[in-house]
Amino acid sequence: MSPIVSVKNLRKSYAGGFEALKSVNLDIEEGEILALLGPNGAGKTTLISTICGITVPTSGTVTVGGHDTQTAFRAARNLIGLVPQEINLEPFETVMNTVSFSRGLFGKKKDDAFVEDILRKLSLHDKKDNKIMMLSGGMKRRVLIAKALSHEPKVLFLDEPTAGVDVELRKDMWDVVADLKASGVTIILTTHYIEEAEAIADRVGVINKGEILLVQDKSDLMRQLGQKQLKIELNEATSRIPDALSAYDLSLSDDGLMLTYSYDTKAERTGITTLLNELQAAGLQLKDLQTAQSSLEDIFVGLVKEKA
Ligand SMILES: Nc1ncnc2c1ncn2[C@@H]1O[C@H](COP(=O)(O)OP(=O)(O)OP(=O)(O)O)[C@@H](O)[C@H]1O
Repeated sequence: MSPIVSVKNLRKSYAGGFEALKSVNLDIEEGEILALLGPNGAGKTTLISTICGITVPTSGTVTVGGHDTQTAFRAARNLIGLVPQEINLEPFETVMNTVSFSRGLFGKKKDDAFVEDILRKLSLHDKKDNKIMMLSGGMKRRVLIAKALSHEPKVLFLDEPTAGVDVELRKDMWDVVADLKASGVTIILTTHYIEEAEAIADRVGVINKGEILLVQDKSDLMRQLGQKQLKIELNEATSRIPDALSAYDLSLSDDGLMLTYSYDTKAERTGITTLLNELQAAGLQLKDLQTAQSSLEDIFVGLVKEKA
């Protein structure tokens, strides 16, 4: 199946020459949730608004549903819902009118039943006749999502949907995103909350300084998370790992003083006890032991530092 969004060699330099995107390539499959993780200024918003055809790329192409966002902007844009980072709503308008008006902007026929259904899904239905100014910050964010869904898009972009919202509301928002996925919408969200990517994404992309550093299935990343390392400091340096220990996932430091054993924390047996016995049998004496766990945060920080 061809990807619903395809980004090829996308570059964006702003006036003044700042390169916000450096040859980005990215394919997004229909029905997935992709989380783009990156620090402030990484280029997340620039990438989203360029994919949506709102920011003009310096070079490269983007297609959405096979339509080029530059040469077939309307056809591509009709397939896209965009939830911006900033709340930009008309305070004196009602919720219902706000969402219906957005639908109209895309040339869709008025359909109150459809709009009410969206409001119901977002737990906003009882607020439909309220003015925007009467809503809490979290409700306003939901109205932004309702607006973005009003013209029945296939792909929904959420730019930092939970920035500045409390933990409870963040979890509510994750449920909303899961429901949208279940209804068949493809979702791309940006975030700098690692736990958000962990909680809801199918794939995680890491972006920094305008470059995508990694795009990987979250389950693969979580498997890496399940890996722990046991650092075994030796009393005396050894030149090689003894053959008797070849069955273990071991590595030896350059100075021969540190063995690192990687094991799966979720496995029934970690193999630590037998390894320690066999180390002794092989004549290696231990000075100290310590364990370390890699987390998505470590992977992220490591990647971002590597490229700094
Ligand atoms: N209109 C603009 N003109 C010049 N530079 C810009 C413009 N918009 C963004 N930038 C710069 O491009 C870089 C990427 O910005 P962008 O908003 O895409 O980052 P981001 O990853 O979304 O950040 P945040 O997490 O803070 O929202 C930043 O260095 C920013 O200052």
